[in-house]
Amino acid sequence: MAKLVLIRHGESVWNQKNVFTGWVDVPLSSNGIKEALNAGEEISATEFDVVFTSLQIRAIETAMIALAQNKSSKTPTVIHDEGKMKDWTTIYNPEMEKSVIPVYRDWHLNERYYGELQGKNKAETAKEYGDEQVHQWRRSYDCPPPKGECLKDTAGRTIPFFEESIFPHLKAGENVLVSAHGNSLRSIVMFIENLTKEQVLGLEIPTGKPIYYEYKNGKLEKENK
Ligand SMILES: O=C(O)[C@H](O)COP(=O)(O)O
Repeated sequence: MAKLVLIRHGESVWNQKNVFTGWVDVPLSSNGIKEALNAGEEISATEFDVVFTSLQIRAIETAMIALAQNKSSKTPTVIHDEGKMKDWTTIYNPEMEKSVIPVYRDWHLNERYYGELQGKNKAETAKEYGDEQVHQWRRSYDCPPPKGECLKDTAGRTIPFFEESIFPHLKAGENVLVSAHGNSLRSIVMFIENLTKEQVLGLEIPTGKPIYYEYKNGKLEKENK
């Protein structure tokens, strides 16, 4: 039975300051590092076969910090797709490939692009435009923030990636870890759990808390821990 664990990165420096982040590449705060360590302890018994992250450092840091405590004897290793750059595994000894957990980074898992809101304080933006407008920008399915993506747009890139690149690993019986973002994960959870537009309005994904699914009988089922 394959396992899928989704994790939103730990608190970032801008989460702490309540600033819209989107595609700005902000690292974890010290609290976010602690959250990643705690999440790592929680998932330490699951031996992952493959890891996916966005291209953003907060998601990559979270996956790597969490995996540092993994009981698996394998080493998480970023797979470079530049072609020209050989992996450290194959340069030294091709056999070493067997002792790594491949970590694939892909822009399709990036946070929702927040357009003109990126870099603005969330509370101040709510004062300027009103709570309801900002709530729509932050949580609705199809109301995009100025020059940014709505959740539907984000789903347009995350779901094909999930279906084409992640799902085949689960079908093959592999345990998969996905480290991504509040909204890129909201779109994936919406898809897996078949949520409606109304239900997704209330869906919040906290930082650094793993979400568990099991792939059985051709379906992903949520595991409540
Ligand atoms: O991009 C951001 O600012 C956050 O990671 C998610 O923001 P949200 O809670 O406003 O969706």
